[in-house]
Amino acid sequence: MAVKIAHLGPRGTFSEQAALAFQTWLQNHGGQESTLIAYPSILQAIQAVADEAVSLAIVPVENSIEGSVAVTLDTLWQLESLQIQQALVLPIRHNLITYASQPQAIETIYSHPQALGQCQQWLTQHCPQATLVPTRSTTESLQHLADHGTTAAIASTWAAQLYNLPVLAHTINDQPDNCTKFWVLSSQTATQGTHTSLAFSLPINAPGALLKPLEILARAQINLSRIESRPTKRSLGEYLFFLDLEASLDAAHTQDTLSALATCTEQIKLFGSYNTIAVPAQTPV
Ligand SMILES: O=C(O)C(=O)Cc1ccccc1
Repeated sequence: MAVKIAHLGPRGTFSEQAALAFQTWLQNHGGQESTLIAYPSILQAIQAVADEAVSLAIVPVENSIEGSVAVTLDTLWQLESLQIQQALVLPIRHNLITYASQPQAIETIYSHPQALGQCQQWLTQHCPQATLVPTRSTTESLQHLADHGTTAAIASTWAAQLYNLPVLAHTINDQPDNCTKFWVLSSQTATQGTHTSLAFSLPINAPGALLKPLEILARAQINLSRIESRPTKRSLGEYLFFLDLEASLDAAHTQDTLSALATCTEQIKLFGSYNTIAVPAQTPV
């Protein structure tokens, strides 16, 4: 039976590109068939897995220029039940899609906040007059394009092709090696892989409170590939810490280290162990 995979829509998003790459991977590793289902927001795509409307969701988690995707981290913490089955790293190329004949004629530019952030230097240089308007996805922004040429959107060349829209400027991202990491989430336990993600809150707000968990990881010789703080949302100045460890949950040494971590954290949530697939830069067919 085909598994259902949720992603941010409408069709043509970078999330759908990641989902298509994962669909091919599933087919090639065990012959699993899958169908992709587009949701209007990242939150709704994640919620669909928690509600068992789909088996998997593919969501962006971190970009090499803009950093973390807050809604993904926050929702993972709130929902408790979801696990990371796989990570995918996708090269991201942004394009200015518009009927305008020159960037100076554009009054309003729509896109996902990550895309606007990843192109801010280019936009400041070429469209300083334009108002930037955030949308829920890069392809939602295409619905705002007016054919008189005072509006523009930022999305992939694939999205421009899908909707038959003109690209005025190609590869406008400020860094050529712009990449986004996506996580494949499901409610199945994930215990094996090169990386393990977790988050914790601290029992007290006092000097050294964060040092203790970090010291445990350092003594265990477990390398961190990421540490990120997010507000607990309980009160100003209180944080959750999201960590990616270079360790697998199925190793006894990792389990021992996590038991030690539990003694100096308030709440700790494990999001699973997973491997990473590097998706080549190419337009899906
Ligand atoms: O809006 C999209 O296309 C997404 O999939 C979210 C996103 C936006 C910008 C870079 C990477 C992912």
